Order: sequence, then structure tokens, then C-alpha cells
Amino acid sequence: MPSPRRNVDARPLAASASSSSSGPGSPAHGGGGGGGGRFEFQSLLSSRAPGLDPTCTRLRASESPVHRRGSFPLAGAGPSQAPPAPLPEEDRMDLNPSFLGIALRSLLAIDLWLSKKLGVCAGESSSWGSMRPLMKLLEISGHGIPWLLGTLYCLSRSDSWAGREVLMNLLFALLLDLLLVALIKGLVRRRRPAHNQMDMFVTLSVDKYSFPSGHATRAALVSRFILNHLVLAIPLRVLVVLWAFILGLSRVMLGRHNVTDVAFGFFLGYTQYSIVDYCWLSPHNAPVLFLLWSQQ
Ligand SMILES: CC(C)=CCC/C(C)=C/CC/C(C)=C/COP(=O)(O)O
Repeated sequence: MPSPRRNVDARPLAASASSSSSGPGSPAHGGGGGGGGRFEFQSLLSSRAPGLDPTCTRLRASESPVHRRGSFPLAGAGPSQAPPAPLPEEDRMDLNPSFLGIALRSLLAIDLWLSKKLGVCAGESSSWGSMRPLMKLLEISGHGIPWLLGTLYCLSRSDSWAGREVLMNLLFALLLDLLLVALIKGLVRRRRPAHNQMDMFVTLSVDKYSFPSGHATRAALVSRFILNHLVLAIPLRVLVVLWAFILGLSRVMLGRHNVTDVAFGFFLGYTQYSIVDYCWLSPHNAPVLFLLWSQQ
């Protein structure tokens, strides 16, 4: 509890400041006038300490006769000068960033540098600008709309229960992916790289953000899904993996994403498949869904 004398009546304190230069409000402690910056810092700190009123601290300095005379014995405060108050814990943490903080900042700097270097198709005038139409074709191959419409179309044409089951789960996977990516983009709100041209085919409002890459999540999810549920010859399996990898790379080359957006996107898509596999929908655990579909 602050004492009334400390907070209300400044004069006795001013008087004591003139007789001793070691009080927290005295110019010797932080200086007024020219040393005002340090004094303000000190008063900000004391405002965090319970029981100390920053208004009172300022009052004491301006009331001090030493202050009025314009004499600021900063260095020559003498042996009686009290050592500066220790910083509060949270300030000490700000001044000494953790190892993790430094590592993250370094990773971010490398990410930005590498992404800018790899963004060779970011514009028509970029060094690989002529490849841009091909990259945009790849972009459409991993877009949500063709995948959703394609799955719905195949579902409507499917005449086997096994086929329907797989397609129903692919639809569930695609919707889950859209939801999770939108959620994370909305939470993280990382801006797309500055060199990106926002000329993408149909986007949602969260697609102004770049973390994680929705194309990378879809590429990883869909390719893992296909490899696990379609019987394909080895060359085709290789092609599926290559498509996912090149699609991810093309996001950085087009300037749409930073490398970490795509790397996390791959990780998320891969994990999403595990979720879908775990919650696999079948006529046994979701009979209503399958019955409803078969009646259409
Ligand atoms: C059912 C529903 C909400 C469909 C929306 C489909 C749609 C417009 C998806 C957006 C796909 C897109 C442009 C993602 C952005 O990918 P990035 O790799 O640039 O993050």
C-alpha cells in the first residue's frame, strides 16, 4: 500500500531531495532536463512497481530545488548514490532474448532470403518469367475447386460401394483441409511475400495470408491418399510424388509463398491424411451418410 505521504504530499520529499542526492526522484538519480530520457525511463519502471506512483516521481523531480537551479550532477553524484533499481523480470527477458528466439529469428531471415532468391517466376520480367504460365497451370492442378468438383463428379458416377467409400473420404479430407488451412491462416496472418502478384484463380478471404500454403497441404494430403487407396504402377506413383513436390516448389517460384509456408504445408497435409485415416468413414460408422448419398 502506498503511503499517503509518498503519493499526495510531494514537498517533504522535494526537501529531502535537496539535502540528499540519492532519492529516486532526485536529478542525481536520473537527471532532469538534459538527462530527462533516463529519468523518464526510470519513472516508467517505477510505475510498474507496486506502491510507487509515477506521477509522484515526476513531481518530486520538478519540485526539487536542484532541478530548478539547473544543476544535474549525473556522474558526480558521489559515493552516496544508490545503485539503479534492478529491472523487473519481464524487462530482463526482453533485453536477453532466449536461444530459441534467436534461432527463430535466424530461420525467418534465411527463409525470407531463400524465398526471394527462389521467386524466379514472381513476375513476367523475373529471370524465369517465361515459365510463369506453366507454374500457373500447376497452381490450378492443386487448387481446391477442381479437386472438390472432380471428387463430387466421380462420386455421382460411382456405382460400387468401395469406390463411394473412398471418394466420400476424399471429399471429407478436402473439406477438412480447407477448414484447417483457413483456420491457421486466420490465426497466424502472415502476409504473402512482397514480390507476389495477387493474380490467383478464385481465392477465399483468408488467402491473402500465406502460412501455410493451401496448395502444399492439398498436394501432400491428396498424394498420400492416392498412394494408399489407388493401385498404381510404380512410374505413376513416382509421378504423383513428383507432382506434389513440384507443386510445392512452384508456390515459392511464383512468389506466392515463403519456403517455410510450403514446408509446413507439406507437414500439415501429411498429418491431415493420418487424421482422415483414423476417422475413416464407412457404411458401418457413418451409415446415414452413405444411405443419403445412395438415394440421390
Ligand atoms: C467449399 C469451399 C469453401 C470451396 C472453396 C474453394 C477455394 C476457393 C479454395 C481456395 C484455394 C486456394 C486459392 C488456396 C490458396 O492456396 P495457397 O497455396 O496460395 O495458400
